[in-house]
Amino acid sequence: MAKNRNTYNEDELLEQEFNVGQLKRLLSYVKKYKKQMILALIVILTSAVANLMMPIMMKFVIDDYIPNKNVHAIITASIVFILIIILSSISMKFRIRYMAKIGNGVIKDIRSDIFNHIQKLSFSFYDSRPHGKILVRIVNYVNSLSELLSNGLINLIVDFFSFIVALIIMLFLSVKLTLITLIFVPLATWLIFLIKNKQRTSMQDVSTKQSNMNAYIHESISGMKVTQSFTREDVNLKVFEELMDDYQEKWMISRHYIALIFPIVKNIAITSQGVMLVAALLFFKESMTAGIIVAALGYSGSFWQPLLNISEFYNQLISASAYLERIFETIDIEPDIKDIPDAKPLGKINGDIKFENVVFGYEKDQIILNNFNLNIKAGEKIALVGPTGAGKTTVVNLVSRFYDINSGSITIDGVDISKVTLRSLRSQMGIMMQDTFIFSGTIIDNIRYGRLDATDNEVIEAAKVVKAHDFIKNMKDGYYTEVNERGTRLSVGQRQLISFARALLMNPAILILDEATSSIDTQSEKIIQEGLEKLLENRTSFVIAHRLSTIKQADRILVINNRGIEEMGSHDELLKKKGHYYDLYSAQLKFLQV
Ligand SMILES: Nc1ncnc2c1ncn2[C@@H]1O[C@H](COP(=O)(O)OP(=O)(O)OP(=O)(O)O)[C@@H](O)[C@H]1O
Repeated sequence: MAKNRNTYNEDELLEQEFNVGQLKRLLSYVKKYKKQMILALIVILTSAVANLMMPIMMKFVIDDYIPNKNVHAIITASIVFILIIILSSISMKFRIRYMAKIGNGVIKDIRSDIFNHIQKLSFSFYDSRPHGKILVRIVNYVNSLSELLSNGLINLIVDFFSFIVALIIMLFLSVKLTLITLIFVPLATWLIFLIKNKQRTSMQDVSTKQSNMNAYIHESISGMKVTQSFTREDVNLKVFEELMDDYQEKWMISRHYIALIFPIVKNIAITSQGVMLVAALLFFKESMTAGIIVAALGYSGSFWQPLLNISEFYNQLISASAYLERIFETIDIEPDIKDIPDAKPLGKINGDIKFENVVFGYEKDQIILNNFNLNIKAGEKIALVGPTGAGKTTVVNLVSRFYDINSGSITIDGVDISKVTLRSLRSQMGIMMQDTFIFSGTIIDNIRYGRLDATDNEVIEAAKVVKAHDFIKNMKDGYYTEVNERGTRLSVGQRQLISFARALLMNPAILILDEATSSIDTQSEKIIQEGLEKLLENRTSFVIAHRLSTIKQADRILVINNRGIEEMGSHDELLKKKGHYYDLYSAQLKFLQV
């Protein structure tokens, strides 16, 4: 059932609390790359240790080698400094390589999980939210994790390590100076935590507004032809600008918080160094040497730097947390329609279909089919007619179990369709939906879409039956002509013929044709009809058509109206009845004669 319907100008609700569980879940993706992670750590830690040796060596140079004019030791120390710098650059290269590998790998894994999952989600998921918002989750939000994964995580470990090592060496150098520095740590930590909650909320707002903006862009691109036909460009631009203003406003707020943390920690670091220097010169003069002061200042630098980096990591984490929330929320959405735990595959079917007291509505409070009963024998050709919005498509959607019914049952060959696997059910149906969809690729790929093992000849045979062969043959590269997404280079009728062939190629026991020939000219339709007659033999079929000439041959015609079947019978029987069908047919006949 559709819930949480959402539009481009409606903010999606976000959870407010920072969730450690999400981070753990993210780490479970990183686990797979343990080996690269360890290698990166070894490389980085080696260079961190080397860098941490520099201030202590400086102490010896200042306090010992220079006063004693030990040139040999000074030169050796200089060479060691140079080697440390070279080692740092080499380690940087490897670190970037390893981290890029891990970061990209994790992003690929998350993205493929999310894509795999959304393919399982039912129609109601797609009915209830703009497609642009789904797109944003797979592309933008996953991308935004990249910085956190490629650098943040490993930096965090190294920074903790550097912090501890710097602290230990400082304690050895001077306990007093170390304590002075440490006094400032709680202050910095308190301020960081104070800002973090506000920052997190602001990041959530940014991602919400970004999602709205993307949804509108996606909708606008899809509807561009209508926009241009109705010259709505100026109005749409205004709407878009308003969405951008909303986004910008939230973005500025979030930047404000992000910009706040770094200077605060930096200022505390500098103040602490100042206080340390003053204290060393005024109060602890006796126990100090120039070397100790220089080394302590050096360490307090590499002591504050990790804290700064950790706060930066925290920033990234907070931003990523808002995105992770959306990503995992999508992965966690339970498909409305799924196999029940002990679902069995549906064996090869004959095609007997029975609707028993079926009640269904897309929304709980809006019933579309009420107490719907229908018994179809295998091989019967059923036509559905009736006013727009009466529920014809709904009936066939239920046979394919694209939606679950509220109550009652639908059985195929006596087996309840809710108890069998979706794959075994849908793979025995050929469905041609009202809005035909052509995928980017070649025409032959499009026809072969549901049966990848079909030979070229089988594809051509299917195309011939639906009379698509002639126009395909005349195209530049025949069956191998490239078509773009949605098939915009094809006429609507041509698109219908291709998706018609696609449905037929499945050689299904049940064939569903929802307005399959509505955009095909009457002459071609007549020709297709002949092929169809043969094809529909021994198959249960549903044909929905507004053009009544198409369905005259049906075994039974159902007039769907007022939440159920209003009339039922063959063409002749219904004409004799002089009811709704008779009126519809007479009206169409009159229209054609005018
Ligand atoms: N995804 C959906 N979510 C909510 N309501 C829907 C959805 N699809 C259809 N409806 C509603 O269900 C009713 C039946 O729709 P359905 O598509 O079955 O009609 P139809 O008889 O096939 O119409 P048409 O001849 O225009 O194709 C309509 O009133 C429509 O508003």
